[in-house]
Amino acid sequence: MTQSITIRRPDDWHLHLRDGAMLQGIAPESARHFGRAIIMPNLVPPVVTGAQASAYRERIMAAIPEGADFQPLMTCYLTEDTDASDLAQAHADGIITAVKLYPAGATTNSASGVTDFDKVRPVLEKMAEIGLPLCVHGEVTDPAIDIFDREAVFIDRVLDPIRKATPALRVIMEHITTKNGVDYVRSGGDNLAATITTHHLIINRNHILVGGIKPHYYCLPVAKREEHRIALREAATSGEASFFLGTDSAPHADAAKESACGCAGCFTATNTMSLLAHVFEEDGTLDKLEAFASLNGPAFYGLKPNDATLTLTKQDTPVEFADKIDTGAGPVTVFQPGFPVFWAAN
Ligand SMILES: NC(=O)N[C@@H](CC(=O)O)C(=O)O
Ligand SMILES: [Zn+2]
Ligand SMILES: [Zn+2]
Repeated sequence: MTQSITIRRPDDWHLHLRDGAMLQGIAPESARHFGRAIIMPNLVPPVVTGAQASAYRERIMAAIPEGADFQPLMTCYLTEDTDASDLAQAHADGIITAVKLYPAGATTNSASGVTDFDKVRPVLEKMAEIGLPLCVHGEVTDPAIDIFDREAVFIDRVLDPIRKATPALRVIMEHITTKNGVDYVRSGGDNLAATITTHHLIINRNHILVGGIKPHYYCLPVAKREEHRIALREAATSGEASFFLGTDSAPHADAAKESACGCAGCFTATNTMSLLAHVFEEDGTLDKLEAFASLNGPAFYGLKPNDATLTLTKQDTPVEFADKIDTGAGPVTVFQPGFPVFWAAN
């Protein structure tokens, strides 16, 4: 008997669409299965103002195939010079859905991020007052802190103090990679949630490093030990309201990944829903996939789930995905999980 599951059309609560030729090439990959996505603002230069977010939204809409059921939800990149009244106006006008905090230097294109967190306190207070959520890349940049500890230390040093100072601020810890992150979100009450990526449910740090370095598995925060992957799997498949899908699909042209100093980012937009069906089936939790991919995210953001649906069907033979997406900015390698996947999405 054919196994299949129909869920509300999913959303991606953390997505990099880039700009120009890369945007043109990869936007259709997300528009195929997802209804909405939170669009990360780490362009060069970053999307800082409401006007820039509005202009970027237009460029994205122009790259979405005709007739696709896809809505970009825009964000502004928080800097130490961000104007709180500009954000409030962009929020009131329906231009932005959230604001993104990057610690300066933590990840790809984060040089304009925040160094002194006290400097953004008035902006965070305004956001709390008007109900504008903060998405956080949760890693410290202190060179003395080991890269595998940077998320856990960020929670203690930066995130917890911010949340204690501004308890009404709604915060999404983006792409959590540790049991520490899972535990912190569980203890954080209704104003705290986390996105979890597809790839962090599948790989641990051995996948990156054992048997030769695998640049296409390198992303930030970097995948951790197996015990952390297990904790993320358990959180994602639990159905709990505070955990939802943010793929962090982050395309870089192959030349920039397969390099002596390779960029961070895994590109999963193409096969995420098939991979998630595999993961949730493996854990005996297919009935929780809709909560993770389609219900918990909109609920946290105060939005309705999508009306449309997506059906995932288990096939007798493995689904064949493109190895690469050809873009005008060069080929982008699609994340390969390292095992056959039988779930087709349509
Ligand atoms: N996740 C990554 O490894 N890379 C992201 C940035 C980010 O989300 O931190 C990118 O923009 O390439
Ligand atoms: Zn990030
Ligand atoms: Zn990201």
